[in-house]
Amino acid sequence: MNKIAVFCSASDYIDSVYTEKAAQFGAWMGENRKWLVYGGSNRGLMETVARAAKEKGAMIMGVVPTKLEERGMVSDLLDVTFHTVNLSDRKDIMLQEADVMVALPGGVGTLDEIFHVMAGGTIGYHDKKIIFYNVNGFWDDILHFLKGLEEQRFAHHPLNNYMQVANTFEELIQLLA
Ligand SMILES: Nc1ncnc2c1ncn2[C@@H]1O[C@H](COP(=O)(O)O)[C@@H](O)[C@H]1O
Repeated sequence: MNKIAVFCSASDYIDSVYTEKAAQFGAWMGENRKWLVYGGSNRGLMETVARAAKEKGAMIMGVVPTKLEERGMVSDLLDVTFHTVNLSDRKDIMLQEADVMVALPGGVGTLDEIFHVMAGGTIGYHDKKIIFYNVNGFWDDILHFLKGLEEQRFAHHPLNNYMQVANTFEELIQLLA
């Protein structure tokens, strides 16, 4: 898996535990000569993971919607830039370009990206998985909710067909191996 899409927070005001784990993951991507595919913003965990990855030698692909460009929120770390009209084509391009997707902690933007990938998988548009990197148990509530969907048969197939969970950095690396 050489191209890894990372979905994560664009907030600069979150706990440092998330920043540290994002930087550790970014550094691993660089050390292992991966491509980072992400939303290209210069904010929050997005900038943290990109900076750490670039410092260690990763190539950085940013998929940037016009609104971010208009607001001067584009990272200066990008080696390749895709310009998109909106968030929908941005998600399509990240999905198309990456071999696998990793969700670090994030807000509604990250949730939107996660469910775009999962929903596309469930009806057969692709067979790429999303890995929830469950730093600090951040995704526990969502994972519990998804389990409930299966138990109540709102999920048409086992959701593990479309997603994986890494509770530690070591588990994440194993899944990406
Ligand atoms: N306004 C946005 N700035 C940066 N990134 C965004 C924005 N809206 C959606 N995204 C994507 O979603 C996450 C970050 O959003 P959060 O709400 O902070 O989770 C990131 O992966 C972007 O690709």
